[in-house]
Amino acid sequence: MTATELSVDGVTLTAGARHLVHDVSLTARPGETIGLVGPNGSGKSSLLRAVYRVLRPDTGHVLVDGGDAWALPVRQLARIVAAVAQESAADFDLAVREVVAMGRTPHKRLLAGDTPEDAELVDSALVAVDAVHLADRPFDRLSGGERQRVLIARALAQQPTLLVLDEPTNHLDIRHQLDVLGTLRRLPATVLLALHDLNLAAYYCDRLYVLRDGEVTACGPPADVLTPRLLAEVYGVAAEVAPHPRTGAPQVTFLPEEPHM
Ligand SMILES: Nc1ncnc2c1ncn2[C@@H]1O[C@H](COP(=O)(O)OP(=O)(O)OP(=O)(O)O)[C@@H](O)[C@H]1O
Repeated sequence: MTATELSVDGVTLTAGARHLVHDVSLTARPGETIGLVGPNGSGKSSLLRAVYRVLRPDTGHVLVDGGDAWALPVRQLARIVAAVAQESAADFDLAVREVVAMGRTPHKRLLAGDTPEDAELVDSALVAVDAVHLADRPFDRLSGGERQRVLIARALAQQPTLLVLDEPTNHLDIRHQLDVLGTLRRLPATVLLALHDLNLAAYYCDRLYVLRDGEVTACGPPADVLTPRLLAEVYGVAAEVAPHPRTGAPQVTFLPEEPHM
């Protein structure tokens, strides 16, 4: 599995007269883990949807390895890009293993059965998200966090060279948050993910893009981007930021206005 170079070039997305994202450019070099952060409604999900080809840009381009993602045949794009959306309409009447096996579809010929290699990739994806024990359970009876892990496993089984994830840690307990982000980080693929937890973003991402009102307001390595000034401007919160003594990653401590009782 190699990694894809992603280049979002001057993308504007609109819904009716409304700008969801305005003139956003972003690059992810092969193998980088890029975090999108920003307040609610700042355009993170919309931008990700343009990358995994659900929301067509009004202007600008999404390039994967130099080719226009919106011009590639769907099947070819699916061999490059896997997505985990924020709220998936995935009420599949399928067992967990079958849901994960759907990730293999872009690599198979029409109506071809599972090869031993497909089965192995499904198994290792289930291991990666700690879902082996769920393999035979109906997907639609899982908890929120279990479902999220299965959808991540499906994306892993797809063996993408670019993985796009919208809040992948949503619903996950802290152990699974760390495991999933660690797994994503170790993949040879390029990873673009939206995250709300700034400390996790600081630890796991090579670079961050901060969105505000649909525009990029800052980008760079977490230590350069996550400053008290930026956090005050973008989120309107007071915070201290210092490198963690053990991990070296910038650690944000929020300072709520109300004193702790
Ligand atoms: N189809 C749509 N029609 C109209 N407005 C939309 C549409 N989709 C999104 N929006 C609006 O566009 C803005 C950006 O939404 P988006 O979901 O991209 O934000 P986000 O940064 O992912 O937010 P969150 O952190 O809450 O997930 C929001 O104000 C949202 O209400």
